[in-house]
Amino acid sequence: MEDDSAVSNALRGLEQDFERNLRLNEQQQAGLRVKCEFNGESRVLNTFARPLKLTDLRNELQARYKRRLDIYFTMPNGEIDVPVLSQDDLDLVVRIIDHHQNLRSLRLLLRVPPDADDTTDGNGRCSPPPGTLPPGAEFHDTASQMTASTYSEGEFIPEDRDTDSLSSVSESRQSLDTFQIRARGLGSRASVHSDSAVAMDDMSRRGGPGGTFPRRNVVHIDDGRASVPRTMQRTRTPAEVAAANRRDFPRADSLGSAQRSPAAPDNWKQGDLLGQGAFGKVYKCHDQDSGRLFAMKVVQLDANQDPATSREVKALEIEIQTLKKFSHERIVQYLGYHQDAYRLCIFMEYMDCGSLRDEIKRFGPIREILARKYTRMVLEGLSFLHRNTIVHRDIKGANILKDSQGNVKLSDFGSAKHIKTLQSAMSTKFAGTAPYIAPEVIRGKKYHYKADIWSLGSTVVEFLTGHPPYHQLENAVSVIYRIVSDQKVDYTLPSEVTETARQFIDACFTHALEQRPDADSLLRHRFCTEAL
Ligand SMILES: Nc1ncnc2c1ncn2[C@@H]1O[C@H](COP(=O)(O)OP(=O)(O)OP(=O)(O)O)[C@@H](O)[C@H]1O
Repeated sequence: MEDDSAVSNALRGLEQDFERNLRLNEQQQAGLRVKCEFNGESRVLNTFARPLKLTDLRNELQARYKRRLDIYFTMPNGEIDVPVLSQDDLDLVVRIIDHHQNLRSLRLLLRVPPDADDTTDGNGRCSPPPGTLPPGAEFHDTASQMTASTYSEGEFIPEDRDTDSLSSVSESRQSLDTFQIRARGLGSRASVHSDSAVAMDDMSRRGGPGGTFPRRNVVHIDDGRASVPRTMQRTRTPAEVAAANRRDFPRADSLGSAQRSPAAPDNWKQGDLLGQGAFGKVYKCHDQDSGRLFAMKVVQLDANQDPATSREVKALEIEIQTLKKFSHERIVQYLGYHQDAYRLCIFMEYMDCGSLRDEIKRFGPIREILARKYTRMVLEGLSFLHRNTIVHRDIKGANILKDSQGNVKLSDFGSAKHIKTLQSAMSTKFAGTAPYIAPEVIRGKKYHYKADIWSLGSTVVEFLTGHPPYHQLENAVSVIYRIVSDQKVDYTLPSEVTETARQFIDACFTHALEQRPDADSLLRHRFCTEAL
């Protein structure tokens, strides 16, 4: 009986291979359709004969766009953004497309090269070089400005800390239950809303708890976008500002208690540079009213924003407003934001020991006993985010921060995609994220919360060996090609690492989404429960 089913499975496998090869042959004879996106405009180029030659592609682009352009491979989900620099890179991305069941064209993003002798930003407008600030735009005391005017776009939006409508989401079951599930949102770019829908869908099928931010804090306008309600943008009186200033930030360990939403500081001074990521610099800051330290991520903006960029900035602001209501001891607390014409400053809880990536760079790979402890804390954070329908999207050592008590917390959740879109000219830095990306995301699927679990597997390899899998490959195209085509992720652990660790990592690297474990079940894995 068992033999029969093994034979019929094998036959089915052969049939599928045959069909796949047939389809591949047909595709290959049909030539290759290329779609290009430049400055938000999509065009379909001629169908190219195979094998596609990079010189032919470049010539065609030059003829169409009349300028030299850099070429990036992308997918319909907008998550992949990999420079195509050589014929080898192009061959690999064509192979990725050919092995994809539903894709008929190769999608390319085109960008003006950073070294181009061209002072326009690609939209035909002049833009200041990255990091340029207008005269007099240094960081400053903001209190006087805040109370002086009504708020328009680009001004500081003070938090109404006295209103209950901003009470935060904590682990309190009661508070979660008061929130309503809402899948409609900001459109394709809004990760909490749209990705939440994916995660939520799955959660609700599994009957798990879930919820999202209070409906009353997000107003839908006719075109389906959302905006912060006017009531949150009103000017506060000096007495209200003073009352708010007397209040301390919520404690990170106040898990489980009903909390008010944390707030951005009103008066601050910028301190040292803490670090620089792909999409902005992070500074230490001092709250001049409470004396507390916090971190501030600065995202440079183009002063002459086109409507799409303005929408993206707005979506990011709304996302921060939303995310700051989520409090948990394993996530870095968002506090709020400040925006002016040239930059968006995102305020966060300060983690005084930096990231685990920094720790690994300084002290080398992490011993398994400690890696288990860190992994458990990361999973607690992920479990909280996923229960609240937030997909992190960028789990890696650089986004796990540590304080001097040894607590680690997840940072950069939810906002990463908006920031990346806003800073797309710097997207060659995608390379830093490529080794952590789940195969289904490379194949063009929407971010599902289980993609975070795959990335966790790469992060545990990073803990134990000092690097994620495939870090030795020379470019991001090769990395993503290997992730989608390898049956089994290629990594080698130090000999002293246990079999339990290997099993845990392999569980994270399960290809089938339904079989890939979630954060709660991984918390029950022996890697997390057993002491070494
Ligand atoms: N809340 C924080 N507290 C203390 N240090 C921080 C905080 N956030 C970021 N940092 C420091 O700033 C560095 C840069 O952070 P950022 O989030 O911009 O980039 P990244 O996560 O390192 O890389 P990428 O942009 O590719 O995700 C971090 O590596 C860390 O050292």
